[in-house]
Amino acid sequence: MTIRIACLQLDIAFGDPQTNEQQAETAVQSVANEGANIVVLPELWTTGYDLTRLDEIADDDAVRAKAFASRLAQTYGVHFVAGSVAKKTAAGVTNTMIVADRSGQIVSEYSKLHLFQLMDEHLYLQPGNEPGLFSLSGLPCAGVICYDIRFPEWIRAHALAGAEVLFVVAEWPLPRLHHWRTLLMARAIENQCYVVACNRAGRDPNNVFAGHSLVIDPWGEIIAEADEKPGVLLADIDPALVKEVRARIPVFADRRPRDYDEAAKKIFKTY
Ligand SMILES: NC(=O)CCC(=O)C(=O)O
Repeated sequence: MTIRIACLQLDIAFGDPQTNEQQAETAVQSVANEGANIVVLPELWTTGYDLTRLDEIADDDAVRAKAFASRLAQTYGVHFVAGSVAKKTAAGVTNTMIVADRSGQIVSEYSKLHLFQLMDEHLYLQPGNEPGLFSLSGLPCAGVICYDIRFPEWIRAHALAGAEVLFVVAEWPLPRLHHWRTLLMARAIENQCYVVACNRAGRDPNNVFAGHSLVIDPWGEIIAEADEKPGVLLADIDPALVKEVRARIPVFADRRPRDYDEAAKKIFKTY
């Protein structure tokens, strides 16, 4: 059975949650009409990287984002990987991904673990410390945020826990488009999972963004790729392919974690 994915590659209005909510709702409605089963938004899609104004525009406990995700999921009958938002908590602001299933229930709130210093995240945000696992109609999924894809051990941990589809929400700048495409393909190949990556388009005062949202199958083949402009990327995925690829090259069964540990001990002894 195939599942239709829609990545909403929006050009985000800087520091303007209301405008962003309006354009997101219009886009969700339109892809629902095209038969989308799972809809994905980019990273920090309500505020963009307007980090100096987070006091004013971050979402208290992500209440507003969760209500939005839940309402749209129910109204349009889609599972909704509703990107990430700046979430205000007692311990500071986090960059948090919200996922609602099509009944409107919030099934995941993952806060970005690796903060990206090149875009000043470490000055304004707090890292999360929980995994990004969730399930949509029985399909085991994981969600991570942008810079997280540079940390293969973090993605591997989610694959080892059973994730078959990895959702990546991002604001990835154009100068590193080559890294974006290569890292996403590597994560799909090494973990033998689907990778669904939704980037933003457009520019903000500091960056031009790459777009190029991607859907990659567990064999590492790109099955759909957007260009740099704002738009919607639609792709049909077949979860049965994950089991097929994992059976053909049994990477998970062939892992040697005890040997890795022993070798690591030896290395630390030497140096
Ligand atoms: N928003 C981000 O985490 C950007 C990460 C990035 O650009 C990178 O090169 O890594």
